Amino acid sequence: MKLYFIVNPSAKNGKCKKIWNKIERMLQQQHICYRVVFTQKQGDGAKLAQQIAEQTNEPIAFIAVGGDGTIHEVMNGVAMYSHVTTGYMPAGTGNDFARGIQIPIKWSEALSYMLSSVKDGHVDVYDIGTFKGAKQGVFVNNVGCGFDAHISRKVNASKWKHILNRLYLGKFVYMFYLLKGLFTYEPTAVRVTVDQKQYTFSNAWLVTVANHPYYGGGMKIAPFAQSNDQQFDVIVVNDVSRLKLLALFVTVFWGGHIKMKEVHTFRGKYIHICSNTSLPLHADGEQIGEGEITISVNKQVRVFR
Ligand SMILES: Nc1ncnc2c1ncn2[C@@H]1O[C@H](COP(=O)(O)OP(=O)(O)OP(=O)(O)O)[C@@H](O)[C@H]1O
Repeated sequence: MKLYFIVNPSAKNGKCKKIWNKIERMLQQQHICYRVVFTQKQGDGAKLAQQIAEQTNEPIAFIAVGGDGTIHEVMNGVAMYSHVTTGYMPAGTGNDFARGIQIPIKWSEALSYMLSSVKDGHVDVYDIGTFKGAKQGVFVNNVGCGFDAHISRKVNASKWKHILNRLYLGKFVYMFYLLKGLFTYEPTAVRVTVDQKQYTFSNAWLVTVANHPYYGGGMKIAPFAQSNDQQFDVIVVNDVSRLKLLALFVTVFWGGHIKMKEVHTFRGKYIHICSNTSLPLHADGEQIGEGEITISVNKQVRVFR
């Protein structure tokens, strides 16, 4: 099986390039035969992976090296090809996909794990979802509407982000917009349809559709979600005071928020979310525009585990 690494050198504020150099040394020491391609800008992960997959019908292994945005892109490039199996080396900021497929978060441990999975052909099936809205594609972790998408949009548009990222202080930009959003974001009425049942929320802060428990770098937003049950968990935070929302952002680290009366959970295969206002949206932390969105369980893909 041909082994390709698709590396996003900019992930983890540029540290991924250094991690890759170490990975490469280990691959060479172990005489592993591989090819590597580097992404140069947003969108390259999908394009490069698809171009390589289209060149052959022979089995190929792609290992995405980077963060959740990188595996999101690679999966968008190759999810439709049955001769492709995908793996992941966590070298980004959040790395929730690694938690989702239960592989080590530390890159050196993840490398040994991935290499033995590729060698032994240890493959599992994994649900992925399709989203259709202002943009369309597939996601591996979650799709979010509302407050969280608003914060990540603000962070990405911030001129401070690149400066502070270079100083390894990127988290402060996120904290700043999170706190600002807690006091300024206006919750909105949303209608959520889960497998033909309709629910209305008058003051929704966020709606998250999750394929596995983890979100935002280890928060357990959907503690009971399973990535191979052909269903998604839907979490709605509605009618919560700003102070309690702050508490929610603490309890979510161990999944305790689920007990709050303001947190509503559902499970289903087909989810439609709409609002009278333009809800900001993200898929796996990548901006996918705003407005209404339809999400469905797409199919199962093969991943190295
Ligand atoms: N060479 C590049 N230069 C700048 N951006 C890139 C490059 N290659 C890919 N990208 C974009 O970088 C973004 C962030 O990548 P990724 O999500 O993998 O890292 P991260 O944000 O550090 O990690 P995480 O999403 O796990 O928090 C993605 O939107 C991706 O499209």
